[in-house]
Amino acid sequence: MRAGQAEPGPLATTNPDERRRPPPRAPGIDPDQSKGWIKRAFPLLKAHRGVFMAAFAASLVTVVAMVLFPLWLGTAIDEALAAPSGQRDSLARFVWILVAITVVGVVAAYFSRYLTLRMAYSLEFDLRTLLYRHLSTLSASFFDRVRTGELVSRANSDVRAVQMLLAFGPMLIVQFGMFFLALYFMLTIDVGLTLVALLSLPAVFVIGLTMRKHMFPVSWLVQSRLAEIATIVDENVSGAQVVRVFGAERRQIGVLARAAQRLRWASMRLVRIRATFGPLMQNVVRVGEAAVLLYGGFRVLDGAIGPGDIIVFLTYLVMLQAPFAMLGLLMMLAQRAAASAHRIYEVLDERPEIADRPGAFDLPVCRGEVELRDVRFSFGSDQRVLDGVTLRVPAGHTVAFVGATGSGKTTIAQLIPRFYDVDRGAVLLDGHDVRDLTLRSLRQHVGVCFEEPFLFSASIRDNIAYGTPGASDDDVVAAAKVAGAHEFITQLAFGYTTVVGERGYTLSGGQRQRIAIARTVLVNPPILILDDATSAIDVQTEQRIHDGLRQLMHGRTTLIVAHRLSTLSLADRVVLLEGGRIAATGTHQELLTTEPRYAAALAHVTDEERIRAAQLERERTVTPDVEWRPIDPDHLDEEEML
Ligand SMILES: Nc1ncnc2c1ncn2[C@@H]1O[C@H](COP(=O)(O)OP(=O)(O)OP(=O)(O)O)[C@@H](O)[C@H]1O
Repeated sequence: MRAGQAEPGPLATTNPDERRRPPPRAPGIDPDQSKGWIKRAFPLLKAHRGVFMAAFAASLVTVVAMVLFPLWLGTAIDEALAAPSGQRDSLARFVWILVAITVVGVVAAYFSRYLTLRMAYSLEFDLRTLLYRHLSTLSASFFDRVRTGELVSRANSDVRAVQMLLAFGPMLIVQFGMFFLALYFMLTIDVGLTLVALLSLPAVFVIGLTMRKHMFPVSWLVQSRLAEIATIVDENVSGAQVVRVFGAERRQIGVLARAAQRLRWASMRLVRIRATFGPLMQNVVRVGEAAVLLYGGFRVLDGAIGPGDIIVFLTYLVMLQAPFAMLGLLMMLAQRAAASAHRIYEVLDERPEIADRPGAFDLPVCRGEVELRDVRFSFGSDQRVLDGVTLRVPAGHTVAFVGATGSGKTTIAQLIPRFYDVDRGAVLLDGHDVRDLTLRSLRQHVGVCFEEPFLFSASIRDNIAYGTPGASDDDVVAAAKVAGAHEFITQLAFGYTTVVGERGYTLSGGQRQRIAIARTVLVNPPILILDDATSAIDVQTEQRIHDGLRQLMHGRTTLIVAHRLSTLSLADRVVLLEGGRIAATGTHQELLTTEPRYAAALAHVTDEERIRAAQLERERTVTPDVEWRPIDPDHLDEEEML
């Protein structure tokens, strides 16, 4: 059943194999943490310097076209319209020049925008891919520490914040280029009028900056409240059954309504800020225009400038206020991007605790002998989860672990493929310390099936072939048969091509477990760990799986964590764990007759499991007791809303 190298068969639909994903273009960020965030992003930026230069050139052409247009318009008014009626043919020449400038400007603006945004989105892609790649190298202890929501936020909104600065930043810099060019032409026309025209711009800048300063924290608040609502909705959808079972619908609506009120309050704050500053900014420019008209009018009457020059100044004024109004936004975007980059770098700077050591070697052939030598382990705290565990499982043997909940069974299962490293002692595979082997080689030899298997939103076939993407359809079907899954899969409307919902929740717990077993069976590892992997499967089906597994286990080292007597009977030897220590070992029958703690543990385990499950259900539904009540949006308690 070992996987062949053939291409995926015709059953293949969506393949979760990440090897198909194109690699990021850029090498990564600068590892020197003493550098600023933009400097650290240089290797990423450098990878796009071609597009950047092209975007910059196109933007320069756009700016020149934008500045030249009013200048020629003014000249046209002053020269062509003022000319005697017989000599007005020159107007047509001006019109053609204006058309040419417009065409060049439009084409250049297209390329400027297209290339700038292309660069920004490519950088976003690079950053996101780097982040994802790095996350996939991090150890289990990192994921124990960091909340999933936080990581999703880093991969989404933080990457987006950096991207926005990179998209807007160059555009705004180019707009400032336009400002200096226009300023030069204005000064050559009339210095006094230039000063009058520029008077309103500092006010535009100050108003813009004040507006952004007010908006910045409130828009963060809106974002976080949106995320809060998303979490509540997600929990209500995922835990819909629990809500119904405990009749907590009204309470949940209350929780959601409260969160929605808080979002509405924050959104209205944002609206108020926009409503206050937006019109103010627009009208300051109007005042500037009036001043230009007044002073410019006197200058025309004095004969110092032509009426066309007033048109030039008025057009420049409207054009120039945009970068000033946006400068505040740029500053805020820069602040936000710096904070976001810091959070992204925090993940990228995280070194995997579990990684290949220098000199780590591959173990090409594995017999399957597993040994735990005086193993001590804790999950980062003082509380020892395993304490002095010594155990040797000869190649080809089947050992079952039994013990009360929390006695350390799953922890042993996690130490063998090195999800965590021991604090003292060693875990050995064929006599080699697992820390001396490459992770890739180690994990190729150890297949693990957990109680709560994770399935991808892909077809059943692809889920089974996840560890061996090149497996043939026959191999997939054979693995499904061993796992007792073939029957129910063929009864589904689309059989093996059925796409399972998120995390495989469209299947029952037992069906998911069987697919997970098939997935591991297909990899055909010399060491198989089944951590309560059949707990959700009915006794008859489990019996059939055992028959299949019995054949499969032949000559294979198998470690089973189980509570059911039927599962334990598969084992050559049973290990009884108590508080992270081995309390007794022997065959199932031996322990049953000679070890009272064993019989007690079996009964105890089942009772405790039941109590723990009920406790978990209760914990999940304990939410603040907030009843839904109609709200008066005009009389909200400000302190509560903050
Ligand atoms: N990721 C973790 N971080 C911190 N503590 C953990 C973690 N996983 C398990 N523990 C703790 O380690 C101890 C042993 O857990 P383990 O899952 O190995 O027990 P178990 O015997 O498999 O229990 P069960 O039968 O309930 O699955 C428990 O006290 C548990 O709370």
